[in-house]
Amino acid sequence: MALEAIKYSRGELRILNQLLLPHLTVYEAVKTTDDGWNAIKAMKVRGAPAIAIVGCLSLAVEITKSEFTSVEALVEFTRERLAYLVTARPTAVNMSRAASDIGATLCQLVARPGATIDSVEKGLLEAIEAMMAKDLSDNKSLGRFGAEHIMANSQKDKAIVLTHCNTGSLATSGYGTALGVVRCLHESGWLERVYCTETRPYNQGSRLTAYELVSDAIPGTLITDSMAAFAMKERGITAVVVGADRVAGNGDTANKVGTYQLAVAAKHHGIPFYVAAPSTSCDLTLEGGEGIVIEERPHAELTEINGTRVAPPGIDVWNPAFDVTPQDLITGGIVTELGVFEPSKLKEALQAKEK
Ligand SMILES: CSC[C@H]1O[C@H](OP(=O)(O)O)[C@H](O)[C@@H]1O
Repeated sequence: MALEAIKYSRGELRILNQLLLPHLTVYEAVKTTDDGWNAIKAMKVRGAPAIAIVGCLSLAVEITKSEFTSVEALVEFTRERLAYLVTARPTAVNMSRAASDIGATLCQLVARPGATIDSVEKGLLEAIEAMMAKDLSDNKSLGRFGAEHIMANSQKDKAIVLTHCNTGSLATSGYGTALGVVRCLHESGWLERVYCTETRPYNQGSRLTAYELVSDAIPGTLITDSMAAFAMKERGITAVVVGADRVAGNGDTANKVGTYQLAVAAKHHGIPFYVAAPSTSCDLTLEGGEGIVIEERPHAELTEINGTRVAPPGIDVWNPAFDVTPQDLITGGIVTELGVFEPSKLKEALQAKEK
């Protein structure tokens, strides 16, 4: 595994500042939910699962360091802080899902006969830590399901994969989602090469995915976003595998901006297009992708590079951090820790899991 994005022990949380990678490896302390919110907003830590993990663990750290005068004060604090953390980056579902799960656990803890501040606090910390640990343990099976599906549906004995953004240890603090599929292909001897797009404007691909590939000695080639369709035409790509920030009930998927055009190009070239996402990134409350809020980020992310202005003052900017790929373009399937599903079958499969 390339790098540990998040280091946690009860009462202490440190995050790897991904804005400084690959040049500097700097861990920063997160002591409060305000620190957590700011780190997520600034994208010091990013990636749907990692956002939820840092957000929730920042709450656990702040609770550990705080004194509460009553159970009601602890409940009010927890609910208000969870609602605040969800506002940092609205597109990925993981933080809002985790907030709702923690809220439900809190209700159960308070309802227990003889509940005290200590018993509720202890139960809350244990639940948050268990939830965050579980979220990391599923990814290996996701990687395996994806790798096996790609090989079972390919005429080639080795895969050449194209991926977008960063979906590895730095996005999940685990094996990775789309990059977990790549890791499993590589470990199984089934990977010829992976092409990673630089993923403007934050450059998750050139700064983070390339870093993970080099660290793990996985054969990778960096391309610009604008080269992707030509690579599909010229470089024998056998599958496109990307991550997800929020998958709607019909399989429409919000992911890093640029994903939609990769899906269109893959369709044109007859290349299977996969979305790799844990079930915690799926939002069955949404019928389709039109309901997904797309975060828009600061103009400076486009007009400046490393603090140097590259675009003339006065030019307008549109900087959506994500786009939505309609389910009919996800031709390979949606890879989860439960298996690979056609988009239309996803909701049924996940509801069966919840029973
Ligand atoms: C495994 S989640 C990775 C997901 O998150 C990325 O967005 P960001 O770097 O802005 O948090 C991108 O959409 C990835 O697919």
